[in-house]
Amino acid sequence: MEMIWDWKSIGSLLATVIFLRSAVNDFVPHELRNFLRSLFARLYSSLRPSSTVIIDEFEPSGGDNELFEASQSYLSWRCLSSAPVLRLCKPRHSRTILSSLPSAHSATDYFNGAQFDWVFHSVDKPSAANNIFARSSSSEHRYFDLSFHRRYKEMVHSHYIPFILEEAARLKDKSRERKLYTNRSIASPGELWSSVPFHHPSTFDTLAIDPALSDSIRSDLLRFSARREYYARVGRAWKRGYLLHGPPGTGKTSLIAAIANFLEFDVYDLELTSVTSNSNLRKLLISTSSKSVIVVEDVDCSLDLSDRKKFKNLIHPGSNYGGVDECVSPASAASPFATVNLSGVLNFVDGLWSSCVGERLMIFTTNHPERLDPALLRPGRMDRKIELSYCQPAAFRILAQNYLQKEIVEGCQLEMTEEAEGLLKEVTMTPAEIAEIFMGCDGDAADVGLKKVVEELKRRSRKVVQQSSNGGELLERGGTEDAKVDLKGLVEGKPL
Ligand SMILES: Nc1ncnc2c1ncn2[C@@H]1O[C@H](COP(=O)(O)OP(=O)(O)OP(=O)(O)O)[C@@H](O)[C@H]1O
Repeated sequence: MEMIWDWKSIGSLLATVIFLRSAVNDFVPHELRNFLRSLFARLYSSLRPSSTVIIDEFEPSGGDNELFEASQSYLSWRCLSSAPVLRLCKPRHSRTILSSLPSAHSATDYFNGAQFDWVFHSVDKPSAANNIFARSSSSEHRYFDLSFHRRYKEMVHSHYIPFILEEAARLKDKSRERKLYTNRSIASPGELWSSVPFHHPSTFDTLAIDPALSDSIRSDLLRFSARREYYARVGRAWKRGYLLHGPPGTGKTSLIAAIANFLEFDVYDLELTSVTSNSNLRKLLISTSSKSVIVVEDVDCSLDLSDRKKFKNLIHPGSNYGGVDECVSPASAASPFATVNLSGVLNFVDGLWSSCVGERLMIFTTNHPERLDPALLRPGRMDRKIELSYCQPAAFRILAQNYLQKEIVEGCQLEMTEEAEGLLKEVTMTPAEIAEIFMGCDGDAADVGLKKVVEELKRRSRKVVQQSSNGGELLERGGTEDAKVDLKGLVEGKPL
């Protein structure tokens, strides 16, 4: 019998459905209806071959959903190359181009032989007060649909999702772009730091310092960065202070860059004379991020952080190392408007840290350690005092190998290399001075570079002999008489 559908029969069918629906609502108990509903849902999902997981941008309480962020970076790396439509963006100052899915577009991923289909959605949020996403400031509700065959449900929860989280964390570590923050050229008064990407090529491999010192600094840094629980357990802020001291051109700045590259930390270059009050100093420090190195270069020249007792009656300011970058007097070098003082600096080194979560390394540099107040140098503030001195034979070998060719330095020119190393035991030359000579003689001219360094060392050696035969002091090592200023106590790890 042929069934004929006309408007009349459709109308009576609808009327029957409405009647049955209201009859069920009126006569079937609420519990039974719920039971039937879940029975139908289960039946429907067992007939459907695929399952879907929804990953929202925010968790119901309004906080960020880390899985959403992880999914974004995972997809960006893993399967967006297969997506038919892509959205690309390069954030300002970033080297990386970020790719993402436009709304309602999909990408496919394969994991352990299973296929996973990802669809990104971005829909306008309803403004209803009971909207669970209302706490987030965005006006969009963004989420991923992850669909897969239902037989992979277990795999998704126990393997695929953990894999996405792990990969995203790995990618984050890899792509973390270090920044150099400075308060030297603040663009607007509201801005505390201006930042640029940090690309300094110095590493522990390029640094010409005593290999034992290099190893000990590296292991100290690794130990420090792995001790989050330890610092929490003993109730100390997770920070460490280094004082780098030595003559100009011995690699203090290069060491800071090598440390930042080694730890993959951002660098905050703090110019104390641009800070107008102790409370501004505190604000600046509170606004630094974790995993950062906060640097105060030439601290003795920035402000009067001098040893209050020692300098009370000392007329001759002097220098331990001599050198060219003399600052007449620490106090007079400070800006007339600067009101940051020693107590502000000490408070910032001690006090602020408790309000910051995450590890921070604080590095002060100076050519005049004897000018600093012992309070600043005590362990707990400056945990390590590292002296970078004139080029020693072992450091010379590293420098020569880096700038010239290893085969030349340790091969046909070994004799000249050893001659230079022998001379460096008697006279001084900074790594910067030697590097400058090498810079002009790289490649084939390596032997010329070595020859020039040997000649310069011999010239200095003759000068020393001449001076001592004239009855003068041996001035070359240390540069000036002030080299005799007592530095005992400034050995590593001990306060002055
Ligand atoms: N130990 C070193 N290893 C490798 N290169 C070095 C070393 N010391 C100095 N140099 C070279 O000399 C240049 C100046 O060094 P750097 O700025 O690190 O010295 P500094 O001790 O910080 O000097 P200053 O006290 O004048 O700031 C660097 O660009 C680097 O090329």
